[in-house]
Amino acid sequence: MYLKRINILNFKNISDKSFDFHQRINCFVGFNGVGKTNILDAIYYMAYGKSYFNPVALQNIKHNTDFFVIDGTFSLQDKDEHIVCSLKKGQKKILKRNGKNYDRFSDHFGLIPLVIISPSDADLIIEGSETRRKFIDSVISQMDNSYLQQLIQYQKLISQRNALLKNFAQNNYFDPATIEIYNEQIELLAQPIFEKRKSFLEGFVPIFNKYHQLITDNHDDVDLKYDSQLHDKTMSELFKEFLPKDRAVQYTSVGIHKDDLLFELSGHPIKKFGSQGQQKSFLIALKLAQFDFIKKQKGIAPILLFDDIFDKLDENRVRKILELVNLDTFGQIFISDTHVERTESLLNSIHQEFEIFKIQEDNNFN
Ligand SMILES: Nc1ncnc2c1ncn2[C@@H]1O[C@H](COP(=O)(O)OP(=O)(O)OP(=O)(O)O)[C@@H](O)[C@H]1O
Repeated sequence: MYLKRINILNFKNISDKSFDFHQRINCFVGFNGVGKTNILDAIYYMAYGKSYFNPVALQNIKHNTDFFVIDGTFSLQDKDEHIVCSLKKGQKKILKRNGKNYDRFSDHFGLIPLVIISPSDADLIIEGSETRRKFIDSVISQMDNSYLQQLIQYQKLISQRNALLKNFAQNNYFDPATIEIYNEQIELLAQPIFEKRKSFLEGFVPIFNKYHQLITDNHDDVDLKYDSQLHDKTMSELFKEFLPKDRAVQYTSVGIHKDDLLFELSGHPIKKFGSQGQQKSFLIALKLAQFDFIKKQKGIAPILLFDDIFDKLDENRVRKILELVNLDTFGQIFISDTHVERTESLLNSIHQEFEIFKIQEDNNFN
């Protein structure tokens, strides 16, 4: 699968630009702030129906305009897939496949497998557990649509249970039978979600380790662990044990919405003890494992977006990554960098065909 061409209209700082892409490696090169990442984000938008960088959809419309359109043609199993994403101020976002509107964006999930590697992935290390849960949930959802539906349903029930706990506290009243109705429904969803996360990570961690060892030449000793209260107790046991706490804090303090991933370097949190380059290598291995996993599940190499690939990594690690993505297992790749000579010389060294698009400050593209 690959992206043949794209037209971007009024998306962030891009007024109206079109590109015809190479099937393998495409590089956007230019000074800081010219819009290289925005082009990658437009590509991401077509796969996920949203921006990777700015969740406020309206803020992705170019300043002083009132709509954006991203229009792309992919080649998927030798068939053209025409995807259009658009947003007009005051209207609902539109996502179309071959001229037909999606009612539910989640139905589009997984059609265009895509993995992005960007400096903002650092949030996975820096931010709270929700960011890490979102990461594994998005990978699992890409290959299992029922998982996404289970998660949505689970979240809905947790919100309702929380509202009930609040209501009880405000009215100085408690009805165990009503809480139990919610508990039973949540228990039915929590266990399969936990099992899916667990079995996903059992398969995922060895792939992560493989990529990490390749990038770092086995230099850093890292670990990735699944932290969940459900490892030791059932949801029903947890509900019983934590009911007094839940009533006191007026929300549900146990469940798979508290799960986390632990990222470790030599047995310690990488957030506190990893250098910037070690953290970046960890994140790249994580994303390459995501790539590998999706590819195995779908039998299609996802598109790979590499934003600011060279930032914070030494030349050895960059070369290792490029050698890796040069393998036949990888498909179409988009790279952004600020130095044209550096990009050219590294890509020449791996003897792969590539196309360079020079992005200029005034938004004229060569
Ligand atoms: N809605 C918007 N309207 C207009 N410009 C926007 C909008 N959203 C973001 N921008 C601008 O896009 C520019 C950032 O572009 P981008 O992040 O793609 O740069 P880049 O070429 O990747 O830079 P770097 O090399 O620093 O990573 C900024 O100048 C930002 O102000």
